[in-house]
Amino acid sequence: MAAVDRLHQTSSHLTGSALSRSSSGTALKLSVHPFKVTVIGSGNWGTTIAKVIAENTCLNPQLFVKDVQMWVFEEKVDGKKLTEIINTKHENVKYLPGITLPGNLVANPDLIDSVRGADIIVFNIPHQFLPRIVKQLKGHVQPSVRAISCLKGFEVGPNGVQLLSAYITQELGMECGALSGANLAPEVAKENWSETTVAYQLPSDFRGEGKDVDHKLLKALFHRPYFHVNVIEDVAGVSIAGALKNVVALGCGFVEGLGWGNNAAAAIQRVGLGEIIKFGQVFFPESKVETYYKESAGVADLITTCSGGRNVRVGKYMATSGKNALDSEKELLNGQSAQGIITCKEVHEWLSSCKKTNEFPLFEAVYQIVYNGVPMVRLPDMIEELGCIAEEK
Ligand SMILES: NC(=O)C1=CN([C@@H]2O[C@H](COP(=O)(O)OP(=O)(O)OC[C@H]3O[C@@H](n4cnc5c(N)ncnc54)[C@H](O)[C@@H]3O)[C@@H](O)[C@H]2O)C=CC1
Ligand SMILES: O=C(CO)COP(=O)(O)O
Repeated sequence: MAAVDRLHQTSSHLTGSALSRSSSGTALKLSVHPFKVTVIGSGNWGTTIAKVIAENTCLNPQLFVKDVQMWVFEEKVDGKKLTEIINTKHENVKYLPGITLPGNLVANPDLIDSVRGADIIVFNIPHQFLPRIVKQLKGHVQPSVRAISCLKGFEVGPNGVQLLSAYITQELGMECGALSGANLAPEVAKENWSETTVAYQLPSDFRGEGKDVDHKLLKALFHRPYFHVNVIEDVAGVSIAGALKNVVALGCGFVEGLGWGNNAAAAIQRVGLGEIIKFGQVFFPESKVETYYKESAGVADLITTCSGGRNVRVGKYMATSGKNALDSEKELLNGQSAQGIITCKEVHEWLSSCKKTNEFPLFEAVYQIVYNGVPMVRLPDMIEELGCIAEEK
């Protein structure tokens, strides 16, 4: 049962709310019933974020139910079920090896069971699997549940280009924010200091402080001494920056793999940042330009991803090995996903449908290299040529 339902049922014996201080130091009004949290996803980032959350639910029993459910796409590792390994060894040996997970993080292979009674659902899977997950969840989650998407990508379909948070809201009725930042999962998992941005807009049916998810509660859920959270309202800006920097990182990987050095990589990031901001302004005018330069989700994520993320590694491997994107992903990532490969296709499909590919020459060049075998050495010329065509129009 969601916290709000329990709240309504028990309101007759409420004596008022008390003030509490969360582990992030924020003063919070107590919820009558603690919020129950489920994480959907258990990959490299999914497991890391579940660890962060489980640490906070353990420290803040007045706010959160201690046990955190983590839905795991079940698979066998050395003949054993991954969920059993996680629940006994407290380690995700496949997707986050070497990191001890909190004992209150419970791996669950049953998606519907994992969200039973959840008040907050954190989505954290490679985004190509989202439509199938959402379809299975339909009818099993109340619209009063609140959600945060940690996914990086878009949904392109009959409704045009959609933020994944908006897609979740549309399909499941639940208000959904986004978490994104300069957060390479292995570093966060090792508890090296980093920053992130959480974006959330209070819905029109907001039930009030202590009874519903708000900015203070989200800070209490995600902030750790090693993981500093800034909460804002610009869901679109945070999501766009997170999705598109993966495309730029592939481009960075190409020039690095070609041996062109730091100047070339910086040039790709400069052009990429411009196209990210333009994409936001053209297609999501509600996004704020300042998010791209002020927040961890903006230029900081671009820099870290282009320095050491999976997408840059895949791009570099493609350049040095001559292999295609999917084979490179498979050989390098042991089942993990480089989301830029799918995102550049989604972006191309969307830009083609509105005849704007020339206006985003880097995004288009990355797509042409990944999907149509255009030689990587043509990258600088393509950026210039396409840009000129767009200017002449
Ligand atoms: N890894 C990182 O450093 C970061 C990743 N992200 C984003 O977080 C999202 C999740 O990424 P990761 O957790 O790293 O995933 P991942 O790239 O490690 O992917 C592996 C996950 O996909 C699952 N999977 C495989 N086949 C599936 C299927 N048919 N249905 C459902 N799940 C399936 C696996 O069980 C595993 O949990 C992505 O959008 C990514 O861009 C964001 C910040 C950091
Ligand atoms: O999103 C990320 C860092 O914030 C991770 O990027 P990669 O998927 O390229 O590793």
